[in-house]
Amino acid sequence: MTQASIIDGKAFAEGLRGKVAELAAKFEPAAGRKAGLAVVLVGEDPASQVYVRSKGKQTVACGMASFEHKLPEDTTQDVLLALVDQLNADPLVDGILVQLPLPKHLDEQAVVDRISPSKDVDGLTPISTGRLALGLPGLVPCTPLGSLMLLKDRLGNLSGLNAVVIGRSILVGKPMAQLLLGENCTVTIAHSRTQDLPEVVRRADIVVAAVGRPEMVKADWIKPGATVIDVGINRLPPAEGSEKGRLVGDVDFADASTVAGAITPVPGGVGPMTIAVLLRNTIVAAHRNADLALAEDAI
Ligand SMILES: NC(=O)C1=CN([C@@H]2O[C@H](COP(=O)(O)OP(=O)(O)OC[C@H]3O[C@@H](n4cnc5c(N)ncnc54)[C@H](OP(=O)(O)O)[C@@H]3O)[C@@H](O)[C@H]2O)C=CC1
Ligand SMILES: Nc1nc(=O)c2c([nH]1)NC[C@@H]1CN(c3ccc(C(=O)N[C@@H](CCC(=O)O)C(=O)O)cc3)C=[N+]21
Repeated sequence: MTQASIIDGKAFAEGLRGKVAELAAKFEPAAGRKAGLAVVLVGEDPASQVYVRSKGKQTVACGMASFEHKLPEDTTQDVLLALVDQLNADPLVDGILVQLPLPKHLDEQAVVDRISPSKDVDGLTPISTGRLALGLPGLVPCTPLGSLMLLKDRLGNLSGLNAVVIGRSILVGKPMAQLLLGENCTVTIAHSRTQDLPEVVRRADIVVAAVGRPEMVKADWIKPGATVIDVGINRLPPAEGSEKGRLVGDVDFADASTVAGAITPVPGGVGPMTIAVLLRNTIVAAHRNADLALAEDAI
């Protein structure tokens, strides 16, 4: 039985953060200030709190300023919009990320729409989404861009390959499909209404799983030698006697590894790439906001 090679997202992300740090070090004297990232977290969701903390640490480690705004669960729409307005107007803030999902009483799209497109480091505003669809340069959502970087590093030219993206969210599935189309893949987007999903996935040279269902994708769904990108982050219920459950992806890793050519692990795959690309997008936005040139291929 062959064994897939493991795509080391953690190592790739470290390299990317190194490049961001170099650019940030040159940005500071040129702009007379650090590049800055603001993260807004509403509510007390423990997983999000951990995620926000690690983002803050890595932002500072890359030589950028980190601004964290933690608001209570019962924050009103008006208070949240006022904070976004304040961050839009703040010259020290180059990137704004509002952690999703928001508590149910808040209108997520209206909050995202309020973010200035020049600070949209999550790539979720209608302007960013539209530019991606049109093939124009702009800020691209972090998880799909990070996944594409891993794919290109592994496969080189993606032209003509069959790609199946499972999931069609604004955050992951849709922009992922756009990026793959931009690389001339033949793209299929699968979702909860897709008929015979295993059969659809078996046609794929590239599988991107972004579903949110622990270990759903099995070995017999995978074409032998295919490249598998597992975006899912799912926490299993804790085993007897332990406090925290194991973190698993949307792909049954042990099973799929026996068929795939290459596969990303969870943890240590796409997750670290998401944060590294967020920092990358922030330094790119900072250069634009400060009217400083940055070569297209600089990062
Ligand atoms: N690694 C990282 O950095 C990140 C990881 N994630 C993780 O990725 C996963 C997906 O996130 P996100 O896109 O935000 O999730 P959403 O819940 O927004 O979207 C899930 C998508 O999966 C589809 N789906 C659900 N069940 C099935 C099924 N049984 N068969 C086929 N398709 C199905 C849904 O279809 P429909 O549209 O029909 O409902 C939907 O399009 C989650 O585990 C999340 O935690 C998310 C962001 C970043
Ligand atoms: N506006 C917005 N943008 C996002 O990009 C966004 C979001 N909201 N909401 C939540 C999801 C989830 N997400 C993760 C990013 C990194 C890891 C990550 O670094 N994971 C590590 C492990 C983390 C651990 O051990 O807990 C890994 O996979 O190796 C996980 C999850 C970004 N998201």
